[in-house]
Amino acid sequence: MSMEFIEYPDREMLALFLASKLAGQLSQHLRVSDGASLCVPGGTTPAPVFEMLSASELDWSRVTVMLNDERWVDGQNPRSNSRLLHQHLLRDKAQAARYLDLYTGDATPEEAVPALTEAVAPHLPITVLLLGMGNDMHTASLFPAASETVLALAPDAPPVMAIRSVKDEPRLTLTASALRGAIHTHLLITGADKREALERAQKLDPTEAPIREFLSDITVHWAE
Ligand SMILES: O=C1O[C@H](COP(=O)(O)O)[C@@H](O)[C@H](O)[C@H]1O
Repeated sequence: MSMEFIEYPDREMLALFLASKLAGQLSQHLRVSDGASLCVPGGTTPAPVFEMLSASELDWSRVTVMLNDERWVDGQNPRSNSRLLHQHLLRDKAQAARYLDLYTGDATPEEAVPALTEAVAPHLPITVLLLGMGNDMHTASLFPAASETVLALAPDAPPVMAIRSVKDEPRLTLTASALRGAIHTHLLITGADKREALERAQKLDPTEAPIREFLSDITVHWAE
């Protein structure tokens, strides 16, 4: 397992360095390919990285941006990951990117799965994958000990799945089969609790600690 762990003096330095790393990897890929895909988390952590990244000079018109996962709420809802992206990433220079919205407006995430399976497929393997992680060691919408997680971790899982076994709203997630093959993979975490959770995850099975599934060939970016 090759996991690089980078500790930053503060969150601002982290955002600066990580945004420049992600932009560099996208640009490098665009030198040899017509397009690139960038897959990012929602939640409370990534906004500062998104803001830095949105100002990066690169040919955003050839980049497709998508989320790791989405909560099944409309784009105006404060819980929407898409809303976070529109506010902090899909602006400035990154406004030119193509956005593949996982929230289709269907009444349920299950109804959206066939169309999203087709829409996501041309963007695999993901060029640059940024993952987040909750204190409970979930990543994307793959939650510990959830009934769907075993299915979503299977090598032959479809690339997207509806998730029901969470306390809040239903969700739509990219599965391990889509996330695992990324060309470049990064994990963004902040705070002592998440660092400790990551250490715990390394000793557990991915069904108990879903982030564990992605801890090979990954760069972890951490600041207090
Ligand atoms: O629910 C979610 O949580 C994780 C972690 O979020 P954070 O608030 O602890 O940063 C996030 O990676 C995922 O995309 C999101 O849907």
